Amino acid sequence: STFGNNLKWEKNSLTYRITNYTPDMSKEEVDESIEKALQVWARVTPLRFTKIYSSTADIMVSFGQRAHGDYYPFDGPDGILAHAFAPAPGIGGDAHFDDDETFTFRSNTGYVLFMVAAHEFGHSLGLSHSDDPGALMYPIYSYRNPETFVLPRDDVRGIQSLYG
Ligand SMILES: O=C1CC=C(NS(=O)(=O)c2ccc(-c3ccccc3)cc2)CC1=O
Ligand SMILES: [Ca+2]
Ligand SMILES: [Zn+2]
Ligand SMILES: [Zn+2]
Repeated sequence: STFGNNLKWEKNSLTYRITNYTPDMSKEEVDESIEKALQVWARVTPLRFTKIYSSTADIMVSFGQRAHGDYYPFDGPDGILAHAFAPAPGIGGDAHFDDDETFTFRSNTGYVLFMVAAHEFGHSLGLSHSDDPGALMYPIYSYRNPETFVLPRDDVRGIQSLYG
């Protein structure tokens, strides 16, 4: 499937760029949520992420509504929250967030951007969904405190099978 077909990046140094922002949170809160979500994966792999502010990054991060430039239009409030593309040139690795959702920084009302982004970046790195309900890559959103979040063992096993 588009959201995870065991492709992987053939390099450990990846770039990312946040191309636009949601009005739900401050710019700083979005920056921090995205950075921390990438660190979740960097901590257990040789992967390193560098933020760039112009031209094309490996992982382009954007917020959009309904039709937003690819063949996977979003669906308004609820339903699909975001999607990301498996490692590949061009749109590969990119993560899109449905701006008809309410994303939050820390509170558990609305979807915590850090959590959704950490899940989506799993796809950006080549992971598919897990059937372990405790896994980050489980297909159902669950709130976990970003301050104390530790990547579950199933996800560590998955990412290290690609980039160990
Ligand atoms: O592979 C897919 C296709 C379907 C998706 N559904 S979603 O946007 O509603 C979604 C569901 C759960 C999450 C999630 C799961 C675990 C932790 C955090 C978020 C993120 C997005 C999103 C997704 O990543
Ligand atoms: Ca939606
Ligand atoms: Zn998209
Ligand atoms: Zn997913």
